[in-house]
Amino acid sequence: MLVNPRVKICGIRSFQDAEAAVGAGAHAIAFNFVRGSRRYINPEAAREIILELPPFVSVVGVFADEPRYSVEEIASFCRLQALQFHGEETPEYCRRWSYPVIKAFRLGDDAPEAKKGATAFTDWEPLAQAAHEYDVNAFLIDAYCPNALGGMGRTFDWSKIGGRLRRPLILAGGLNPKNVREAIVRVRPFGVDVASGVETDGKKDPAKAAAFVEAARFRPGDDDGSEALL
Ligand SMILES: O=C(O)c1ccccc1N[C@@H]1O[C@H](COP(=O)(O)O)[C@@H](O)[C@H]1O
Repeated sequence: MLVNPRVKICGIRSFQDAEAAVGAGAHAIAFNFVRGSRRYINPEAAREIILELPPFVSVVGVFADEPRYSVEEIASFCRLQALQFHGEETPEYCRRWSYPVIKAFRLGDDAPEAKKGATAFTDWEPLAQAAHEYDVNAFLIDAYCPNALGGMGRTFDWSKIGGRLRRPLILAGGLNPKNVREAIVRVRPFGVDVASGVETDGKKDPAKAAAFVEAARFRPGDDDGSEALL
């Protein structure tokens, strides 16, 4: 049965961004602590925004190959409620956290040949095999980008997704108000995640965010009986 996919809006960098995402009805918002990435926010600025948030909005921190002690410090300081690991974090690294963990994998025709420990793949089967080693709370499947770990507004071929993983699937990569509905009906993810597709001039656009959340809502008649990748 198709249920309302959860919506996460990623790359919050100001109070205005947070207002746009929360006002649109996003279930979760994410702060990007990936050093050198274009949506990076320092923990002090993130904490100021987070302390002003209303209840009932999950707060996620995005990291990539960050030392464990640093993630612990930032998560506690910013009162994060879930962690998203977007680098080449190992199954061992992703264990024993006091927070729900989302592990990101990336799919793309131009992904490099997968070596041991890879988290970017050209095809579904090797990705699914790698993901099977991770005891996490959800998997985020994003588009592979050769020059960035994510956040580039690039889609991937959703038909590459070949079935369920051991944990719920969150779809990301180039989603926007115009394509998210098709993505949801075709992939049936547990959740969808967006950064670029709800921005104008690098800032979260309230109208685009609202349109995205609305487009992601389940509608009568959507349910063709196929199983969601919960
Ligand atoms: O958003 C970023 O700048 C970013 C940088 C490094 C790692 C992950 C990042 N964001 C994640 O990428 C997806 C897809 O972004 P987009 O919608 O294609 O712009 C986003 O949902 C974040 O989880």
